Amino acid sequence: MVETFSSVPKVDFGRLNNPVTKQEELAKLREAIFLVGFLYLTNTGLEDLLHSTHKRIPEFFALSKEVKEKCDMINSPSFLGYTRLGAETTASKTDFREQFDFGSPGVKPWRDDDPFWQQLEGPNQYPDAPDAKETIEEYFTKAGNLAKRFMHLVAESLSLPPATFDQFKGNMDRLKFVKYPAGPPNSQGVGPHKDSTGLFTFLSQDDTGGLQVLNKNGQWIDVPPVEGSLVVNIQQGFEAITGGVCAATTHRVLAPTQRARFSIPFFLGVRLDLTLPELKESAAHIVQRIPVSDDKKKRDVDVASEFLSPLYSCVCSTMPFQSDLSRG
Ligand SMILES: O=C(O)CCC(=O)C(=O)O
Ligand SMILES: [Fe+2]
Repeated sequence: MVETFSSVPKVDFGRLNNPVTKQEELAKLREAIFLVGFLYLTNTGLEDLLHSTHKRIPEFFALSKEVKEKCDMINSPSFLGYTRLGAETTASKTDFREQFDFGSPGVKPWRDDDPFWQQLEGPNQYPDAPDAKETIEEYFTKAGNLAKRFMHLVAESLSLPPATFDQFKGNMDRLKFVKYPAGPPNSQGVGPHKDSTGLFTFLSQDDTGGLQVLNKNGQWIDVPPVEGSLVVNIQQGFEAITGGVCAATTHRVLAPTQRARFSIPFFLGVRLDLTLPELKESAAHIVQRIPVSDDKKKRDVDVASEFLSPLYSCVCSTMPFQSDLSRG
Protein backbone atom coordinates (compact mmCIF):
# COMPACT_ATOMS: atom_id res chain seq x y z
CA MET A 1 0.00 0.00 0.00
CA VAL A 2 1.42 3.41 -0.96
CA GLU A 3 1.59 6.08 1.76
CA THR A 4 -0.99 8.67 0.78
CA PHE A 5 -3.68 11.00 2.14
CA SER A 6 -7.46 10.95 2.53
CA SER A 7 -8.01 14.63 3.33
CA VAL A 8 -6.22 17.93 2.82
CA PRO A 9 -4.46 19.15 5.99
CA LYS A 10 -4.80 22.60 7.54
CA VAL A 11 -1.78 24.74 8.37
CA ASP A 12 -2.20 27.86 10.50
CA PHE A 13 -0.23 30.83 9.14
CA GLY A 14 -0.58 32.72 12.44
CA ARG A 15 1.03 29.81 14.31
CA LEU A 16 3.81 29.64 11.72
CA ASN A 17 4.62 33.25 12.55
CA ASN A 18 4.50 32.84 16.32
CA PRO A 19 7.87 31.77 17.79
CA VAL A 20 6.10 29.68 20.44
CA THR A 21 4.13 27.53 17.97
CA LYS A 22 6.34 27.84 14.88
CA GLN A 23 8.23 24.53 15.10
CA GLU A 24 5.08 22.50 15.64
CA GLU A 25 3.35 24.16 12.69
CA LEU A 26 6.43 23.85 10.45
CA ALA A 27 6.28 20.10 11.02
CA LYS A 28 2.67 20.09 9.75
CA LEU A 29 3.66 22.19 6.76
CA ARG A 30 6.46 19.81 5.90
CA GLU A 31 4.20 16.78 6.14
CA ALA A 32 1.64 18.48 3.85
CA ILE A 33 4.36 19.40 1.35
CA PHE A 34 5.83 15.90 1.21
CA LEU A 35 2.72 13.79 1.41
CA VAL A 36 -0.12 15.79 -0.15
CA GLY A 37 1.15 18.72 -2.23
CA PHE A 38 -2.00 20.58 -1.09
CA LEU A 39 -2.97 22.31 2.16
CA TYR A 40 -5.41 24.82 3.56
CA LEU A 41 -3.62 27.92 4.81
CA THR A 42 -5.73 29.48 7.55
CA ASN A 43 -5.41 32.63 9.62
CA THR A 44 -3.50 34.52 6.89
CA GLY A 45 -4.79 38.02 7.65
CA LEU A 46 -6.21 38.24 4.10
CA GLU A 47 -9.75 37.23 5.12
CA ASP A 48 -11.25 40.70 4.51
CA LEU A 49 -9.56 40.97 1.11
CA LEU A 50 -10.88 37.54 0.06
CA HIS A 51 -14.35 38.38 1.25
CA SER A 52 -14.50 41.74 -0.52
CA THR A 53 -13.02 40.37 -3.76
CA HIS A 54 -15.56 37.53 -3.86
CA LYS A 55 -18.32 40.10 -3.39
CA ARG A 56 -16.96 42.10 -6.29
CA ILE A 57 -16.26 39.52 -9.02
CA PRO A 58 -19.78 38.42 -10.05
CA GLU A 59 -20.11 41.99 -11.32
CA PHE A 60 -17.21 41.51 -13.77
CA PHE A 61 -18.81 38.41 -15.25
CA ALA A 62 -22.17 40.18 -15.46
CA LEU A 63 -20.72 42.79 -17.85
CA SER A 64 -22.09 42.56 -21.38
CA LYS A 65 -20.43 40.22 -23.87
CA GLU A 66 -19.20 43.25 -25.85
CA VAL A 67 -17.59 44.86 -22.81
CA LYS A 68 -15.92 41.60 -21.75
CA GLU A 69 -14.66 40.94 -25.25
CA LYS A 70 -12.97 44.36 -25.34
CA CYS A 71 -10.37 42.77 -23.08
CA ASP A 72 -10.34 39.37 -24.84
CA MET A 73 -7.21 37.29 -24.22
CA ILE A 74 -6.93 36.89 -27.96
CA ASN A 75 -5.46 40.43 -28.07
CA SER A 76 -2.70 39.63 -25.59
CA PRO A 77 0.63 37.93 -26.44
CA SER A 78 0.96 37.47 -22.66
CA PHE A 79 -2.28 35.46 -22.46
CA LEU A 80 -3.87 38.05 -20.17
CA GLY A 81 -7.51 39.08 -20.37
CA TYR A 82 -10.93 37.54 -20.76
CA THR A 83 -11.69 33.96 -21.86
CA ARG A 84 -15.29 33.12 -22.71
CA LEU A 85 -17.10 29.98 -21.56
CA GLY A 86 -16.07 26.79 -23.36
CA ALA A 87 -12.89 28.18 -24.95
CA GLU A 88 -10.54 25.99 -22.92
CA THR A 89 -9.90 22.24 -22.91
CA THR A 90 -8.20 20.07 -20.33
CA ALA A 91 -7.53 16.33 -20.71
CA SER A 92 -9.23 16.49 -24.15
CA LYS A 93 -12.57 17.72 -22.76
CA THR A 94 -14.08 21.20 -22.80
CA ASP A 95 -13.90 23.04 -19.48
CA PHE A 96 -17.11 24.67 -18.36
CA ARG A 97 -15.77 27.97 -17.05
CA GLU A 98 -15.30 31.63 -17.90
CA GLN A 99 -12.36 33.67 -16.66
CA PHE A 100 -10.27 36.82 -16.46
CA ASP A 101 -6.48 36.45 -16.27
CA PHE A 102 -4.24 39.19 -14.87
CA GLY A 103 -0.50 39.57 -14.33
CA SER A 104 1.48 41.53 -11.71
CA PRO A 105 1.33 45.19 -12.69
CA GLY A 106 4.43 47.13 -13.71
CA VAL A 107 6.22 44.48 -15.78
CA LYS A 108 8.82 45.99 -18.13
CA PRO A 109 7.28 46.47 -21.60
CA TRP A 110 8.53 44.06 -24.27
CA ARG A 111 10.88 45.49 -26.91
CA ASP A 112 11.83 44.14 -30.33
CA ASP A 113 15.30 43.15 -29.14
CA ASP A 114 14.01 41.16 -26.13
CA PRO A 115 13.68 37.38 -26.47
CA PHE A 116 10.34 36.43 -27.98
CA TRP A 117 9.18 34.46 -24.93
CA GLN A 118 9.61 37.56 -22.78
CA GLN A 119 6.22 38.59 -24.14
CA LEU A 120 4.65 36.04 -21.77
CA GLU A 121 5.08 38.81 -19.18
CA GLY A 122 3.11 41.85 -20.25
CA PRO A 123 0.46 44.48 -19.53
CA ASN A 124 -3.03 43.77 -18.23
CA GLN A 125 -6.33 44.29 -19.96
CA TYR A 126 -8.69 45.38 -17.21
CA PRO A 127 -12.45 44.94 -17.55
CA ASP A 128 -14.31 48.20 -17.86
CA ALA A 129 -15.80 48.29 -14.34
CA PRO A 130 -15.33 50.90 -11.60
CA ASP A 131 -12.07 50.43 -9.65
CA ALA A 132 -11.27 47.13 -11.43
CA LYS A 133 -7.59 48.09 -11.76
CA GLU A 134 -7.32 49.16 -8.10
CA THR A 135 -9.09 46.02 -6.85
CA ILE A 136 -6.78 43.77 -8.86
CA GLU A 137 -3.60 45.64 -7.99
CA GLU A 138 -4.42 45.51 -4.29
CA TYR A 139 -4.92 41.75 -4.58
CA PHE A 140 -1.54 41.35 -6.27
CA THR A 141 0.24 43.30 -3.53
CA LYS A 142 -1.35 41.46 -0.61
CA ALA A 143 -1.33 37.95 -2.11
CA GLY A 144 2.23 38.49 -3.40
CA ASN A 145 3.50 39.40 0.07
CA LEU A 146 1.81 36.40 1.62
CA ALA A 147 3.17 34.09 -1.08
CA LYS A 148 6.77 35.25 -0.54
CA ARG A 149 6.48 34.81 3.21
CA PHE A 150 4.94 31.37 2.68
CA MET A 151 7.82 30.33 0.43
CA HIS A 152 10.30 31.31 3.16
CA LEU A 153 8.40 29.16 5.63
CA VAL A 154 8.39 26.24 3.20
CA ALA A 155 12.18 26.54 2.95
CA GLU A 156 12.42 26.53 6.75
CA SER A 157 10.13 23.53 6.96
CA LEU A 158 12.61 21.70 4.70
CA SER A 159 15.52 22.76 6.96
CA LEU A 160 16.80 25.16 4.29
CA PRO A 161 17.66 28.87 4.73
CA PRO A 162 14.46 30.97 4.35
CA ALA A 163 15.62 32.75 1.17
CA THR A 164 16.62 29.53 -0.67
CA PHE A 165 13.86 29.78 -3.29
CA ASP A 166 13.88 33.57 -3.81
CA GLN A 167 16.25 33.24 -6.75
CA PHE A 168 13.59 31.28 -8.68
CA LYS A 169 10.79 33.81 -8.35
CA GLY A 170 9.77 35.38 -11.66
CA ASN A 171 8.83 38.97 -12.47
CA MET A 172 5.18 38.26 -12.98
CA ASP A 173 2.64 36.38 -10.89
CA ARG A 174 -0.76 35.55 -12.30
CA LEU A 175 -4.23 36.02 -10.86
CA LYS A 176 -7.52 34.72 -12.19
CA PHE A 177 -11.14 35.41 -11.51
CA VAL A 178 -13.06 32.28 -12.48
CA LYS A 179 -16.76 31.56 -12.85
CA TYR A 180 -18.08 28.01 -13.22
CA PRO A 181 -21.75 28.23 -14.22
CA ALA A 182 -24.13 25.55 -12.96
CA GLY A 183 -24.16 22.64 -15.39
CA PRO A 184 -25.56 19.13 -15.76
CA PRO A 185 -24.33 16.58 -13.16
CA ASN A 186 -20.72 15.39 -13.68
CA SER A 187 -19.77 18.20 -16.05
CA GLN A 188 -16.11 19.20 -16.09
CA GLY A 189 -15.44 22.60 -14.50
CA VAL A 190 -11.75 22.13 -15.17
CA GLY A 191 -10.33 18.71 -15.98
CA PRO A 192 -7.51 16.84 -14.20
CA HIS A 193 -4.23 18.75 -14.35
CA LYS A 194 -1.18 19.86 -12.37
CA ASP A 195 -0.47 23.58 -12.18
CA SER A 196 2.44 24.09 -14.48
CA THR A 197 3.57 27.67 -14.80
CA GLY A 198 4.97 28.61 -11.42
CA LEU A 199 5.98 27.74 -7.87
CA PHE A 200 2.82 27.71 -5.69
CA THR A 201 -0.90 28.40 -6.20
CA PHE A 202 -3.00 30.20 -3.57
CA LEU A 203 -6.67 29.59 -4.28
CA SER A 204 -9.66 31.24 -2.69
CA GLN A 205 -12.83 29.28 -3.40
CA ASP A 206 -16.36 30.35 -2.52
CA ASP A 207 -18.67 28.12 -0.47
CA THR A 208 -19.93 25.96 -3.38
CA GLY A 209 -17.41 23.06 -3.41
CA GLY A 210 -16.30 20.88 -6.33
CA LEU A 211 -12.49 20.99 -6.02
CA GLN A 212 -10.89 17.55 -5.75
CA VAL A 213 -7.32 16.24 -5.58
CA LEU A 214 -6.01 12.86 -6.64
CA ASN A 215 -4.19 10.75 -4.06
CA LYS A 216 -1.56 8.13 -4.84
CA ASN A 217 -4.17 5.35 -4.77
CA GLY A 218 -6.06 7.03 -7.60
CA GLN A 219 -8.92 8.26 -5.37
CA TRP A 220 -10.41 11.73 -5.79
CA ILE A 221 -10.39 13.51 -2.42
CA ASP A 222 -12.75 16.46 -1.85
CA VAL A 223 -11.32 19.82 -0.87
CA PRO A 224 -14.46 21.34 0.67
CA PRO A 225 -14.58 25.11 1.25
CA VAL A 226 -13.11 26.33 4.54
CA GLU A 227 -14.26 29.88 5.22
CA GLY A 228 -11.46 32.47 4.99
CA SER A 229 -8.76 29.95 4.03
CA LEU A 230 -6.55 29.70 0.97
CA VAL A 231 -5.97 26.33 -0.65
CA VAL A 232 -2.26 26.21 -1.44
CA ASN A 233 -0.68 23.73 -3.82
CA ILE A 234 2.72 22.97 -5.27
CA GLN A 235 3.20 23.76 -8.96
CA GLN A 236 5.47 21.92 -11.38
CA GLY A 237 8.06 24.71 -11.28
CA PHE A 238 8.64 24.04 -7.59
CA GLU A 239 8.58 20.30 -8.20
CA ALA A 240 11.40 20.72 -10.72
CA ILE A 241 13.48 22.97 -8.45
CA THR A 242 13.25 20.40 -5.65
CA GLY A 243 14.11 17.53 -7.98
CA GLY A 244 10.61 16.07 -7.61
CA VAL A 245 10.87 15.70 -3.82
CA CYS A 246 8.08 18.28 -3.39
CA ALA A 247 5.66 17.09 -6.03
CA ALA A 248 2.72 18.81 -7.74
CA THR A 249 -0.60 17.01 -7.23
CA THR A 250 -3.27 16.45 -9.88
CA HIS A 251 -6.57 18.20 -9.22
CA ARG A 252 -9.84 19.08 -10.94
CA VAL A 253 -13.09 20.95 -10.41
CA LEU A 254 -16.50 19.35 -10.91
CA ALA A 255 -18.93 21.89 -12.34
CA PRO A 256 -21.61 22.94 -9.84
CA THR A 257 -25.17 21.82 -10.53
CA GLN A 258 -27.25 24.31 -8.51
CA ARG A 259 -25.57 27.71 -8.76
CA ALA A 260 -22.41 29.26 -10.19
CA ARG A 261 -19.11 28.76 -8.38
CA PHE A 262 -16.50 31.53 -8.23
CA SER A 263 -12.83 31.08 -7.43
CA ILE A 264 -9.70 33.23 -7.30
CA PRO A 265 -6.40 31.42 -7.94
CA PHE A 266 -3.14 33.35 -7.52
CA PHE A 267 -0.09 31.71 -9.13
CA LEU A 268 3.35 32.62 -7.79
CA GLY A 269 5.46 32.85 -10.96
CA VAL A 270 8.76 31.16 -11.69
CA ARG A 271 11.65 32.90 -13.52
CA LEU A 272 11.09 32.37 -17.23
CA ASP A 273 14.79 32.54 -18.07
CA LEU A 274 15.76 29.61 -15.82
CA THR A 275 17.77 27.22 -17.95
CA LEU A 276 17.69 23.46 -17.77
CA PRO A 277 21.28 23.24 -16.41
CA GLU A 278 20.40 25.79 -13.70
CA LEU A 279 17.31 23.82 -12.77
CA LYS A 280 19.22 20.55 -12.58
CA GLU A 281 21.98 22.09 -10.51
CA SER A 282 19.49 23.58 -8.10
CA ALA A 283 17.57 20.35 -7.84
CA ALA A 284 20.74 18.40 -7.05
CA HIS A 285 21.82 20.98 -4.47
CA ILE A 286 18.44 21.17 -2.76
CA VAL A 287 17.63 17.47 -2.81
CA GLN A 288 20.92 16.71 -1.06
CA ARG A 289 19.96 19.00 1.80
CA ILE A 290 16.31 18.08 2.28
CA PRO A 291 16.12 15.57 5.11
CA VAL A 292 13.91 12.85 3.66
CA SER A 293 14.70 9.18 3.45
CA ASP A 294 16.80 8.12 0.47
CA ASP A 295 14.00 5.86 -0.61
CA LYS A 296 11.52 8.73 -0.80
CA LYS A 297 14.03 10.91 -2.66
CA LYS A 298 14.62 8.16 -5.17
CA ARG A 299 10.93 7.54 -5.71
CA ASP A 300 10.13 11.20 -6.16
CA VAL A 301 13.06 12.17 -8.32
CA ASP A 302 11.73 9.59 -10.77
CA VAL A 303 8.53 11.64 -11.23
CA ALA A 304 8.34 12.90 -14.79
CA SER A 305 8.29 16.68 -15.04
CA GLU A 306 8.05 18.60 -18.27
CA PHE A 307 10.29 21.22 -16.66
CA LEU A 308 13.16 18.74 -16.63
CA SER A 309 12.59 17.46 -20.13
CA PRO A 310 15.65 17.70 -22.37
CA LEU A 311 13.25 18.97 -25.06
CA TYR A 312 13.24 22.37 -23.41
CA SER A 313 16.17 24.74 -23.07
CA CYS A 314 14.56 27.06 -20.53
CA VAL A 315 11.38 27.32 -18.49
CA CYS A 316 9.88 29.73 -21.00
CA SER A 317 9.82 27.06 -23.69
CA THR A 318 7.70 24.75 -21.52
CA MET A 319 4.85 27.26 -21.63
CA PRO A 320 3.70 27.77 -25.16
CA PHE A 321 0.06 26.82 -24.74
CA GLN A 322 -2.72 29.13 -23.75
CA SER A 323 -4.66 26.42 -21.96
CA ASP A 324 -1.67 25.65 -19.73
CA LEU A 325 -1.16 29.29 -18.91
CA SER A 326 -4.74 29.96 -18.12
CA ARG A 327 -4.86 27.00 -15.74
CA GLY A 328 -1.68 28.12 -14.04
O1 LIG B 1 -11.16 27.00 -9.47
C1 LIG B 1 -10.58 26.20 -8.74
O2 LIG B 1 -11.01 25.88 -7.64
C2 LIG B 1 -9.28 25.57 -9.20
C3 LIG B 1 -8.79 26.12 -10.48
C4 LIG B 1 -7.53 25.49 -10.96
O3 LIG B 1 -7.17 24.42 -10.57
C5 LIG B 1 -6.70 26.22 -11.92
O4 LIG B 1 -7.16 27.21 -12.50
O5 LIG B 1 -5.53 25.81 -12.10
FE1 LIG C 1 -5.10 24.12 -11.02
